[in-house]
Amino acid sequence: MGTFIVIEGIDGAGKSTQARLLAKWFEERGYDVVLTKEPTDTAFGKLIRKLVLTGGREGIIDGARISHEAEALLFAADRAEHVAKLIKPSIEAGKVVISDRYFYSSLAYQWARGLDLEWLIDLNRFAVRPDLVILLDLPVKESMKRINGRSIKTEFDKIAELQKKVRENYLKLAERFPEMRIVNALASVEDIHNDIVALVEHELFKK
Ligand SMILES: Nc1ncnc2c1ncn2[C@@H]1O[C@H](COP(=O)(O)OP(=O)(O)OP(=O)(O)O)[C@@H](O)[C@H]1O
Ligand SMILES: Cc1cn([C@H]2C[C@H](O)[C@@H](COP(=O)(O)O)O2)c(=O)[nH]c1=O
Repeated sequence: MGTFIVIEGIDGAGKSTQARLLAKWFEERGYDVVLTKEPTDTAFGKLIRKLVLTGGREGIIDGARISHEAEALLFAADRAEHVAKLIKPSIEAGKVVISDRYFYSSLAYQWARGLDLEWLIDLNRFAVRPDLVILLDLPVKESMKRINGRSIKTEFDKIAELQKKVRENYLKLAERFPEMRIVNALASVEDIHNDIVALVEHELFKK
């Protein structure tokens, strides 16, 4: 069996930067690595980007924004395909799977949107549990600075208040899910990478 690692955190916390570095670290040690993300690049992921993440007219159906419940279901549908077609088969083939976001994003963000946490956990019960979840924790002010220069912003990027709630939610989730480990994302890219490697070696290889 392979290994499944997830990187989580608020928008701009440095997830994709660290996911790439961790994938390289494993590859240099001879592992077969699958680097993936959610929302995915499949038809479901594209639908989410069109209906949920643009914040524009395409997110309006019959005159109203799609409901938060419908958003949660779209993220879950995308994840179901992701798990069935890529994550499970790759773990079974002995690979190291690194995912930039997973169901913890649904718990943190859709909970922040006012949905019931237990309903969200039930909805995502099909999702195979990772061996390790790295939560990159960063104050919202800093994350906003990091993503400010982007030309295309998600609706979520613009709302610091929501991001604050999402950050609090992640920290609460870390108390509930034992596979989650908090890493200070305010440090340099290199220091964060070293902290993640230390966690991987300690938690997964028991070094
Ligand atoms: N430790 C760091 N210190 C300063 N800047 C960083 C650090 N890590 C990443 N960045 C920069 O911050 C920006 C966001 O990083 P990145 O895309 O990795 O975050 P992300 O969490 O994947 O974002 P999103 O959730 O919005 O996709 C990038 O410009 C990146 O170069
Ligand atoms: C998987 C997932 C994601 N989201 C939100 C979180 C982010 O604001 C965007 C994705 O943007 P990224 O730059 O590609 O990371 O989607 C969510 O609300 N729920 C989820 O399950």
